[in-house]
Parts: sequence; C-alpha cells; structure tokens
Amino acid sequence: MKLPVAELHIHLEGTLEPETILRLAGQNNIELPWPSLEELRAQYNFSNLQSFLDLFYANMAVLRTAADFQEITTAYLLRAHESGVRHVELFFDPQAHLERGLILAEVIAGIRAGLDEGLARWGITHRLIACFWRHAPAESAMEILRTLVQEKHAIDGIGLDSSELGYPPILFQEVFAYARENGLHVVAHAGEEGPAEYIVQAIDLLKVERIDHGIRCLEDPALVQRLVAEQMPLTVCPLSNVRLRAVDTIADHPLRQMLDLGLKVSIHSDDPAYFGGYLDANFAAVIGQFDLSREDQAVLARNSVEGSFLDAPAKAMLLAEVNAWLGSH
Ligand code: HPA
Ligand SMILES: [Zn+2]
Repeated sequence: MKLPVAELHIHLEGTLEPETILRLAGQNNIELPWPSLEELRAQYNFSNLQSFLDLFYANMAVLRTAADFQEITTAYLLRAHESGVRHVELFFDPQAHLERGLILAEVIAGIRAGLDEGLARWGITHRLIACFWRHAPAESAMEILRTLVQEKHAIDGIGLDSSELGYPPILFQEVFAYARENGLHVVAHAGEEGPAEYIVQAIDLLKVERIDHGIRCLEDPALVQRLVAEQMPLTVCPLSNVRLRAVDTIADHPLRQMLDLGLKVSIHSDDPAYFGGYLDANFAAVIGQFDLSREDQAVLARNSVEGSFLDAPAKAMLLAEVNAWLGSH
C-alpha cells in the first residue's frame, strides 16, 4: 500500500516532460530554440528561480489547444496516481496562455476534462487554482480574475507565483480581497527566494490559507512561532529547492528542522518535469536523507490532507487511509 497523500503544490505546466515538449512542438508547428532532445535537456541547469522560469515559460509555447491541456493533465494524473496521490490541487498560469493568444475558457475546459478523467480512472479528486504572476501588474491579474468570476469559469482558488524578489504580496491585496469575496480559496508562493516578511504579508494582507514553499520563515523566529500556533500549512518542495539553489543539497534542506519545530509542513513536487522527480521522488529524497520514520511520513501525509481544500468528510476518509497505511506494516 502506498502512502496516501494530497498534492497541493504542482504547476501543470511544470509537468511538461522534454519528450512531450518536442512532440507538441512538432504537432503544433512551434519552433523552439532547442530543436533536439539533447539540446533541450542541456537547458535544465538552473542557477536560481528566474533561470528556471525563463525556460519554463519558453517551453509552454508548445501548448496550443484544449486537447493539449487535457492530454498533459491526464498524463500528470497517471504519474501522480502511481506515486500515491489521492487528491490534487493543480496550479496553472492563465497569463502565460493569454499572452500567447489562447482563449482562457478553452484552456480551462481542457484542464477540467483531464481532471475529470483522472477522477473517473484513478479516483483522484481535485481542485483547480489559477496562479497570477507577481512580475506582472496587479491590474492584469484583476482583469483576468473578474472575467473568471463573471463567466463562472470553473476555478476553485487563486495563487501567486513567478519571480518573487522585488514583488511583495502587498501589490496583490485587492486581487486577493476580490477573490475571497467571491468565495475562492487563496494561496501564495512566499519565502521561496523572498524574505520572511513576504510570508507575513501573504498572511496578514492577502489572508492566504496556505503558504507555498515558506522555507525562509526560519529566518524569523517570531514568524515561526506564529506559523506553529496558527498551524499554517506550508507546501514544501525539496527537489525544487535544491535545483533552484534555495538550498545547496538535500542534506542542507530544513525539512527535518521544520518538522521538529512543529510547523505544518507537507511535501510536494512543484515542477516535477524540471526538478528531477514527482511526489514519490521528493518523498524518497527526504526519507533517505533524514531517515524519516513511518510516523514522520504519516505526519507529512496528514498535513497534506488537512491543508487541502477538501470538505471535512473527504478529509476524514483520507486521514483514515493514512492511519491504515501506518498500521499496515
Ligand atoms: O517554484 C516556483 N516559484 C515561483 N513560480 C513558479 N512557477 C512555477 N514554479 C514556480
Ligand atoms: Zn511553485
């Protein structure tokens, strides 16, 4: 039996595998600067968040049709199913696709079709979260969000991603207020490359329900105390942190320390096609490095379920499965 988990920090566009990128490029007549698998693979050496984002945004040019979005969503869910994922809260970047002239309703329809397929075939439940770019003006986010709300596009929440340094959460206060007023869930990347202060702003000004990454909270002991007291979920992505040089190696990752402090951390894969592995690989890396006990692993899984936007009965069911997993060995 695999450890049942909720995947809460996964960017759909970050599941685009190099082979899929080249196949879709051919299919959709998109010319990429790296036409062969070898040349493409040579690009995956990142020095920081921005160097990854540059490649990530360039590669998603190959996504053109609703069918493309459906296909990559289903492909991801199959892979997630194989790594024990029972529930997924999927991020996508509307601005990246609008900028390329795609129609948002079609993008969402494709993703939704894939999510429905994942539910039917593997029983994976889902939520869909539109992430706004913090490097773009808040007005752009607001305009898109208004359309999403007015046209009743099927999203369940909003997030905040892309380049972090220099783009504090305060810039998006109105966008997040509007989302909350319209019944949407709210999350934000904060404290990945940005300072602990951005985590404070995300909580106080954006009133987020989860922090994505959040590892730099450790630089502010008062904030750590608060995050523990409020049991604020932190969606930590170990392989991403290593590949984007937020930490030097897995051995230097603060996960063990975060668990010991009582922070509500869970493990996620961020952009698995870019960072060397899906949820199972992220778990394997930290289990091996920190000698995590089965109880530690169950805590990580419970945190993922409790931090999700599932309703209470669905959470209770998954938590019972985590306990069954713990009792099964
Ligand atoms: O790790 C990330 N950080 C910020 N933006 C992102 N967009 C995809 N992945 C990321
Ligand atoms: Zn992310």
